[in-house]
Amino acid sequence: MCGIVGIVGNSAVNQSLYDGLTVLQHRGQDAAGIVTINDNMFRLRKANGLVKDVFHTRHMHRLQGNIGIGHIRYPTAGTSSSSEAQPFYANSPFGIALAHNGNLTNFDELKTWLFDTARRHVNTTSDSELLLNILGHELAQTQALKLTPEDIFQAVNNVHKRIRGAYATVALIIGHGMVAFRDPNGIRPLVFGKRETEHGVEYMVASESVALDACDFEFVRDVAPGEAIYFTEDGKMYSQQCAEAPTYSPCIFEFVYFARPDSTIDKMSVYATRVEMGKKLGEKIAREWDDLDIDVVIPIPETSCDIALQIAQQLDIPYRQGFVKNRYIGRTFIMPGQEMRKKSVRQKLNAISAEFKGKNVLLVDDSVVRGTTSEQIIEMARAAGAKKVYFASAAPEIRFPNVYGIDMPSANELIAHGREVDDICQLIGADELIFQDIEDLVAAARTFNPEVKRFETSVFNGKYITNDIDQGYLEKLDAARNNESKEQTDKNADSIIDLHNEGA
Ligand SMILES: O=P(O)(O)OC[C@H]1O[C@H](OP(=O)(O)OP(=O)(O)O)[C@H](O)[C@@H]1O
Ligand SMILES: NC(=O)CC[C@H](N)C(=O)O
Ligand SMILES: [Mg+2]
Repeated sequence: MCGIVGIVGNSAVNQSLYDGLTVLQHRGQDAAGIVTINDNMFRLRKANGLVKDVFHTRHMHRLQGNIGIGHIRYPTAGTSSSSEAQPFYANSPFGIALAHNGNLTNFDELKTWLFDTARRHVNTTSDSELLLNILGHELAQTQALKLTPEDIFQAVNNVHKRIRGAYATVALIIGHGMVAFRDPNGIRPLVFGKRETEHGVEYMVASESVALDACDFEFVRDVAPGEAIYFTEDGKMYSQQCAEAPTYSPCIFEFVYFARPDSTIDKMSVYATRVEMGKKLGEKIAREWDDLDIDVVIPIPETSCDIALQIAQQLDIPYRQGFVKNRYIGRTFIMPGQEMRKKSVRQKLNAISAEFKGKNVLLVDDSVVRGTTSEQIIEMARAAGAKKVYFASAAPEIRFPNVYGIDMPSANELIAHGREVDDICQLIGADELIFQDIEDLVAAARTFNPEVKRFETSVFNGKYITNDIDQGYLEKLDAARNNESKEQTDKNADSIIDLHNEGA
């Protein structure tokens, strides 16, 4: 998952973009970047690392201008090289910079078409650079020297026709302004807000509403699936539906894990959804495990805390924070390699023995993906003296790869792939294991917005809503991005000719 922000303001936007990216850091820890426009010139800083490490004072000084976009990256295509950090830049037409959250599924076809037919070259293996060039190609179709809002909406309409997959996107066009759009299924989130200043209104778009809060922008609404919003440099706003058959199908995993609890996505509060997930899982535990003697409910920090508290209340059993989280270690699931993820669990979490000694504990996590966390945490609970260790996952079994912006490319790396609950229970070393039902997970989110009829749930049921994913595609993806090949590609990534030099 990545995070994107964009601001059209009346004064310097660099600090607000930085602040917005900082509160979206949970969506990607690999790279960060900001582009602003000053005197019709792009100003860029991007590099691998966390927001706080990428932008030093000298870079902030460089990022002059009242309009800009930013990105934090969690790679799902290409390599982790700094040359694939975003935003990306293309010089034609006008000069465009683009930031993207999501993943395109017709990458190969697009790359061939772009070079052979549109005569545009991309210099990296990033799908986002393809998206930028396709937007550029479509914007170039009108020969006008100044693009009208209609020209921009027509270009986005054509982009929707060419590309498939998930994309929440924000782009700057020199001499014009900022355009933001969301794929026709609305898989990835995108919101916009405004703030009144003495010099007029300012606009901000962001992956999550928390970024608006942090920058003092008032939430206006979600960008609709398929919709494009165009903000001119001088503060006018235009919006239009640019897709032929848009349908709301937001990614359910945003609610399970990715998004911050204080965000609201498509009118559904992430926090309230997690509490509801806890309620439903608590009911299932009460139904199916009425003979189990649980002494205490313990969350696996951090994402599962709200869920576990609700389960404890539901079961009328004490809730205890038996694991202490090291606040200086980031999220482990979105780390780039399995070795690093494995090591980080121990560095990140430590047990308080008193909460485990001689007790039957129920450990709660939001999800079990590769099993990296659950396996080690159960071992830690036993080492701390637990009598029995029961384990509950607030998401169902994750059995299928993700192709829409979550880096789970390989079915074989998923602990639940091809396995039933008993086998998984044995593998992670629990005494008993229970998963949320998919119907309950969907119902938990829909409680807060029944208008959303469908969610993107492919990791649980293998149904890919863009209808373009077959076994052949998944096999190719697996071969290209499983742990081993990713390590290899990343090792070679430094030798990529970097046109966008990281600089100092
Ligand atoms: O089965 P796995 O492959 O281990 O993945 C699942 C775990 O990873 C995530 O935690 P993470 O440490 O990334 O972040 P958090 O602190 O927000 O819970 C998630 O919350 C689970 O705990
Ligand atoms: N997680 C994401 O949204 C990734 C965006 C893009 N596919 C990349 O790899 O850079
Ligand atoms: Mg976790």
